Amino acid sequence: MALLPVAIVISLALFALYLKSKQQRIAKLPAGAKQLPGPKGLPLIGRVHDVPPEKTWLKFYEWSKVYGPIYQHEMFGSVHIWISSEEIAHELLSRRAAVYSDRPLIPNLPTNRTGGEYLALHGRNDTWKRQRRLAQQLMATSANASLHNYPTKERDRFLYLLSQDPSQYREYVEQFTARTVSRLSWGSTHPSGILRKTTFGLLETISPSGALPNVISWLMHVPYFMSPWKQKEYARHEEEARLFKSNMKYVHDRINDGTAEPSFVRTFLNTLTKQTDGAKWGKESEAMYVVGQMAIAGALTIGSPIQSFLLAMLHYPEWQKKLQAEIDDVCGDCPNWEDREKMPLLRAVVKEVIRWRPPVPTGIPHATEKDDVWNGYFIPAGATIHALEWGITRNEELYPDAETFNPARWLEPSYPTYKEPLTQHPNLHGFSQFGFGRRTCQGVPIVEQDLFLAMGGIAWAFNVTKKRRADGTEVPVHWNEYSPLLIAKPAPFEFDAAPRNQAIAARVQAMWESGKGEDDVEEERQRALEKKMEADRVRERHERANKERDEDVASVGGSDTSGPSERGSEGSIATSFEKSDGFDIWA
Ligand code: HEM
Repeated sequence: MALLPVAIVISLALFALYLKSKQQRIAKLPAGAKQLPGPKGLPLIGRVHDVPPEKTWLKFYEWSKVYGPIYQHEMFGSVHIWISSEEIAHELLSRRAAVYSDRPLIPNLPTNRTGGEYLALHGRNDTWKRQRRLAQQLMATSANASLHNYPTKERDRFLYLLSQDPSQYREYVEQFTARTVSRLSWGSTHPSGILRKTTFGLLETISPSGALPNVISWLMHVPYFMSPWKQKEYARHEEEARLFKSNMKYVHDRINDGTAEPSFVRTFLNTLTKQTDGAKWGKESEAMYVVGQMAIAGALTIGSPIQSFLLAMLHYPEWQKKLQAEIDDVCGDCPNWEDREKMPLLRAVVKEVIRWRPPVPTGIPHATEKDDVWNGYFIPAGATIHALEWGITRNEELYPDAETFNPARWLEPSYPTYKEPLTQHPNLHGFSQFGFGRRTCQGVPIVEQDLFLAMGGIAWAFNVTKKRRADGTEVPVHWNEYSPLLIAKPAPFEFDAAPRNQAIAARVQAMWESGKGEDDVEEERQRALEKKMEADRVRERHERANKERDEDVASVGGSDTSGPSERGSEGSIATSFEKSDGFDIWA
C-alpha cells in the first residue's frame, strides 16, 4: 500500500511531461502547416496497443486506407510516418534526400548509427558515405564478372538436394543463399553456417518484433547485468566479430598461397588498396565490416522470395506451366544467366513474386535530419519514415487486382507497369521494393541472378504440386502466413516436387556430380555414415525387441503380439539433413 502514493506521484509527473511535450510539438508547427493525420494514441505510449505482434504491415496498411497514403502515429514519444504511395516515397526519400537519408537509432543496437559495422543501419555521415562507395565498387566488380558463376554452382547443388528431400526446402534454400554470398564475400562456402546463425541473431536484434527495447525504448537503459537483450546481443556480436576476422585471415592466407578464389575481400586487398589513391576505400578493418554487411544482407533476404515462389506455384499452377513452356522453348535445359534476355516471363515471375509478397514488407526506416513541410503537412526532424513496401505494392492504380499473382502485368501493354523492350524489362533495377533515394539496396545484381537461376531451375526441374493424402484430398497450403521480423519469410508449408521426367532427374544428378566440391563429398560421406548408424540402431532395436518377446513367450507360454511394430521403428529413420548444421529461421 505504501507504494500507491509513489505510483500516483510518478504517474502525475509522467502525465505532466507528456502534456508539456505535446504542447511543445504543437508550438513547433510552422505557420500554416498542420500535423499529418493518423490514429490517435494513448498518453505516453502513443499508438502501440493495437499493433499486433505478427504481420504488423497489415495493420499499418489498414490505417493507410483510413488516414491516407501518408500518416503518422506516435510510439513512446517518437513520431513514425508511414508512406504507402510510391510517388510520395520518391518525392520525400529521393527528391528530398538531403533531409530524408538518415537512419533512426535502434534501441537494442544503440551503436547502429555511429559504430561503422552495419552500413545499412548507419547514420548518414562520412563513414557511411565511404562504406557505401566501397560496397558499390565491390558489387560492380563482381557483377561485371557475372558473379564468378557462383550462383549457378550453388543453384545446381540446391536442385539436387531438393530432388532428394523436398520437405527440407527451407534448409536447402537458406544453404543456397548463404553459400552463394559466402563465396562472393570470401571465396569459400565454409563461413556460411555461422554466418546464418549470427545473421539471424542480428535480425532479431534490430526487428521491432524481435527485441522488446525496440518497442519500449527506455528498456535500452536497463544495465547489462539485468538485460537479457544486451547479453544476447553481446554474445552474438562477439561470434560475428570472430567470424569476420577469421574470414579476413582466410583470404590473406589464400592470397599468400596463390589459391584465393575471386571475392569482395580479394578485390579489396589485391586491386583497390593497390590503386594510387587506394586509401579512399578505407582501412582493412572497415572493409571487413562492409563485406560482412553484404554477406549479412545476402544471407538474410533472398530466401524469402524463393520460398514465396514455391507458394505462388502451388496457388497458381497455370503460371508454373507457362514458365515451363518458356524454359523448354528457349533453353531446352536448365536456364543459365546468359539466357536472360530471351526469358521475359521468367524475369516477370521473379519481379511479381517480390511484388506479391514483399520480402521487407515494412521497409527499412529512414530518419529526417531537419524539420520539413510537405503539401502543407509538418514532418519534424528526427521522425522515423517508413516506406511501407506492402502498401506500395497494393496500389490498385499501378497494380490492378493487386492481391493476385499475375506476371502478365509486366508483359502485356494493357497493364500500367508494362515497359519495353522485353529483352530488358521487366528487371529489378529501380523497383520500389529495394528502397528509395541514397539508401537504395546495393545487392540488386545478386538478387536478380540468384532468383532468376533458382526460380528458373525449380520450374525446369520439378512439378511443384500440393501434397495429397491417402484418401486423395489435398493438403492445404497457407495463403499469407509470414514470419514477423523485418525480413518476412513464409511459414512452412508442404508440397511435392517431382522431377518432370527421367531425363531431367538424371541431368539434375549429373549437374550435382560435376559441380560438387570437397565439402559436399564430405557431407555425403557423413550422410551415408549417419544413415548406416541409424539403420544399425533400428536393427539392434528390432533384435532386442524380438529377443525380449521370445523370452516373454518362453516364460509365460502364451502368444504375446505386443511390442514395437516394424512400421513404428522404420518411421524413426531420419536423414542427416534433418539434423544438419542449420537452425530454424522461422521465428
Ligand atoms: C530480395 C532481396 C533484397 C531485398 C528485397 C532488399 C531490400 C532492401 C531495402 C528495402 C533496403 C532499404 C532501402 C532504403 O532504405 O530505402 C535495402 C538496403 C540495402 N541492401 Fe538490400 N535487399 C535485398 C538483398 C540484398 C543483398 C543480396 C545485398 C548485398 C549483398 C543487399 C545489400 C543492401 C545494403 C548494403 C543496403 C543498405 C544501403 C544503405 O543503407 O545505404 N541487399 N535492401
